[in-house]
Amino acid sequence: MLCIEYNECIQLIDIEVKDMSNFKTLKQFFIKNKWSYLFGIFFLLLVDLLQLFIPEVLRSITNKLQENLLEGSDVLRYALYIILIGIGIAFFRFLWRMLIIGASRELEYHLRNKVFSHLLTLSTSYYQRHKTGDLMAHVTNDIHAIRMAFGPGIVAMTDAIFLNIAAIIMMAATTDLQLTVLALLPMPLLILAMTRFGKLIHIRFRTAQEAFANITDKTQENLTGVRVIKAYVQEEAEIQSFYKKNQELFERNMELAKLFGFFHPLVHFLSSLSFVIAIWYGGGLVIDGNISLGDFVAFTTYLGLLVSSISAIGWVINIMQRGSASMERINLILKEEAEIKDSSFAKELEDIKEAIVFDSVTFTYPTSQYPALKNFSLKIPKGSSVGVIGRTGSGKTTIAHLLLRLYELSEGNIYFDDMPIKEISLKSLREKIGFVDQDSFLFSTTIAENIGFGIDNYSIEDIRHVSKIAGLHEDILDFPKQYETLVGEKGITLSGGQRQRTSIARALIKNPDILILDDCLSAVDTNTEEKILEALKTETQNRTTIIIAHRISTLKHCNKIIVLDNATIIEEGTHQELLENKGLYYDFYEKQLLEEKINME
Ligand SMILES: Nc1ncnc2c1ncn2[C@@H]1O[C@H](COP(=O)(O)OP(=O)(O)OP(=O)(O)O)[C@@H](O)[C@H]1O
Repeated sequence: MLCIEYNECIQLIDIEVKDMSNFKTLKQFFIKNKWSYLFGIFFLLLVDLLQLFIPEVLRSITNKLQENLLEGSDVLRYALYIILIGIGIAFFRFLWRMLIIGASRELEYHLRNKVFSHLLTLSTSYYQRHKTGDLMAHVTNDIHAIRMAFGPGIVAMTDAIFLNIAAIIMMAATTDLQLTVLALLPMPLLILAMTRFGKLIHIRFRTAQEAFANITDKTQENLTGVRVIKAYVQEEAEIQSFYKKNQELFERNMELAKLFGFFHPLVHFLSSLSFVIAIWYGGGLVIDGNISLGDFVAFTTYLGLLVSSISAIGWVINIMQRGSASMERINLILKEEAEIKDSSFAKELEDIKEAIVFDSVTFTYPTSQYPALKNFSLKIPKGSSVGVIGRTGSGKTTIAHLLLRLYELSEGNIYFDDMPIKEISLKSLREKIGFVDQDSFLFSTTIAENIGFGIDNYSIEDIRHVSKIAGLHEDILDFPKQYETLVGEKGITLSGGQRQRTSIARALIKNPDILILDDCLSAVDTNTEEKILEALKTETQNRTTIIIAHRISTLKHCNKIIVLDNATIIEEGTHQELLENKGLYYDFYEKQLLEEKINME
């Protein structure tokens, strides 16, 4: 235990016991990889043992030199010893690197898979509470820190423990006990300096990391929102704000550099005190003939090994603490349970025979104070189409979110025939629904892969078929590599309307029983919209369809239209009935007619 005062010792025990418990999550991994670590440590110890032979060879050579007994054959023999030791060290070092560093790489691989797959099981609300930048940092920096702890950290720790003990024993046993005790006198000071500085370095490293996370967040946000920044001529303001954050990072890094600048020379100074004592007292012993010159040379070589392995202790403590702090953060993610998951009695959703029913649903988003839907009841008969219209923020998209069970219901229920939504397995529920959301998010891959996303087997004919229905095929023919054109980053950037139509094609290829189109024709002109709706008609004939829109032209052919206002249904009926009603729907209609007229003129 590297501590000086009793209280400090107790504190350290506490920290270490608590810190170690963070690694419980990795128990299975260590059980599986125990032989890699055990054999790795065994070969590492062999390397350390071989290192201990070098001072002995030096002792022998020096003694023989002093006594004038060294012959040509001896020189060759010693050279051979050194070469053999060197080969042994290289060979065993290769083995432990393959085993320990290899196992730590496997740990990194295993953890990355575990964290990523766990993140994807978490509910939507989790992502509302956590920033993407932070999560990215966990998946990269924290996993890296854990790998460092169980790769180079384990190696340095084994070295530090073994070499320290072995070097002290060899110094005392083969040279002189008193000289050993005297040479070790500055060591407590060295350890004290390292533990104190270690903590400071840890704190400053953390603040530098936080400043780095801030700057990463800022960069990510700015690059994603670059269009908004340009449109609002905020380049200069954003650059200034970036400079500020960068200055902060620079200052934190400089503080760290200053600390290191002080720490390293201090360690060297304190360790050189040991050499001063060794030279002063050991030199005296040689002059007095109490020890040989070879003993003196071997002693100082052991001391060199000891000092370097003691200096590594600070690094080991630091790297283990960092690994533990990172493990704690990763554990927090892994402990996070999906709020929405299958109940123990969840059943597969069969084909719907009668209807989907919203029964008095009142729903408030977890981070909101006001309900997004209030006492909402709606029956959607199988194969029918329902249009949803209303002012922005009236609750339209929420209907889709609840049907997909992206959020949990608190009041009321949704039934698929007579099955409450919570009794349906999530997989079968979501597989039956084709959802085209407002964002029309596309992955940076080919158009074909974007359309076929989520489908195991699809042919290019299937892709073409759904693209034609979505009114996208003609556009794609103009692209350089047609369906193989890359979308986003390094490929072509699609227009808003093209993105929307790609999302429609993606939903259609699933051949879902229920199709939800959420404001996904807003970016296409009314002529294209008409063509798409016409093509969709045959597709939606036997499908339960929900069309959410702001434009009356998008949903006027639906079997039933509901008008939402302030989270409740205020009108419902067919297009004709609603027009006769002369309510909000009629107002929308009048306004849109007027807009069309103005546009025509
Ligand atoms: N994830 C969320 N967390 C908290 N509140 C939300 C969330 N999503 C929506 N809301 C709120 O719930 C209400 C209904 O939102 P919803 O998206 O259903 O409206 P909408 O009618 O689809 O609007 P728009 O026409 O603008 O798409 C709004 O007041 C909105 O601010």
